[in-house]
Amino acid sequence: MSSAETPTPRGPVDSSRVPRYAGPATYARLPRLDEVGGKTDVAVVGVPFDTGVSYRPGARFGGNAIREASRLLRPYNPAQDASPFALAQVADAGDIAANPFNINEAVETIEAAADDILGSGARMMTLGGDHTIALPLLRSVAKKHGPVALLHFDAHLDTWDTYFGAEYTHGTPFRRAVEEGILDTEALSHVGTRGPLYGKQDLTDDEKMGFGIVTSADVYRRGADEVADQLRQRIGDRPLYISIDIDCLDPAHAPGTGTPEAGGMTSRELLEILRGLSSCNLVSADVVEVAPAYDHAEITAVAASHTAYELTTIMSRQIAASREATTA
Ligand SMILES: N=C(N)NCCCC(=O)O
Ligand SMILES: [Zn+2]
Ligand SMILES: [Zn+2]
Repeated sequence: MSSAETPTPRGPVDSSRVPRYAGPATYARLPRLDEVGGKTDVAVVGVPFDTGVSYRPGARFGGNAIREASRLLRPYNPAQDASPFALAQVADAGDIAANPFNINEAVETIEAAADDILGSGARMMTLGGDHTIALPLLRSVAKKHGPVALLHFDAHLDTWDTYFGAEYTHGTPFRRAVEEGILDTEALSHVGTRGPLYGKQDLTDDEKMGFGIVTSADVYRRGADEVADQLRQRIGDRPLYISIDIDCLDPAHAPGTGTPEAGGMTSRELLEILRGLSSCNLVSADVVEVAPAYDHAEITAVAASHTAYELTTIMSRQIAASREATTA
């Protein structure tokens, strides 16, 4: 598309004219999808689903908590020197209505909805929901791009086999994804891993699937820049999916989550690692496991809203750069 045909993106509500706390919350006060003619470059999508959790429920309310906490985001991101909502159209596409009483049906619904969104040419910035939802999202992404590189920020491996005989849970999405061949096993990384496991075999199994691990202690010892450099080298120019379980952060930085583990990353470390990945080919991403009932003063929801902001900034920069490359 030539630049003459590219419409100017419609940005957030102007907070110097309409107080930021007024009106219903969309992500970052961006327009709804229907307000931009049903077409967008990046679709922010909620998935209010938490039937897959093994401990505290409540992540079904995460997406809306992140939207509420995102009212204070501003349009220019100095850390990536970009105005993400001016470089590309970013819009709030509302929620996917997933059946809370039938996990298998919910997984199908989420995949079909993602097919529609990705089929329209948009990249997805999904707000969970529990981590179960990463599987149908990855299935849909792989239909479009083939097996993708995965960067998984989490206290947990989420490569366990089954819980109570159930295949689709928040502790199992990435084992299913590897089994289904939808991940590029040359470029799989967990970041922020820590805490007790069921046995050493968990790590052996995970390694066999192809995952490399950067623990939260590694991040602390080596620092965000070095970790980002190493991840960037592993990912190269492969299509990349980033899945961020907010429990990758220490409970001090993210108390509002279902399976908290001590000794996690700071929100500063997470944001800095993401900024270090700004040149990666990020095709879609999710931020999951925000459970507002356990949150205090929106600590977790604010961290999640800023996390999604860095991710949408990476996507918008790339959309703008590839547009420029095709019109040059
Ligand atoms: N994906 C998250 N947040 N947690 C997985 C924990 C699974 C377990 O209870 O062993
Ligand atoms: Zn987790
Ligand atoms: Zn997880």
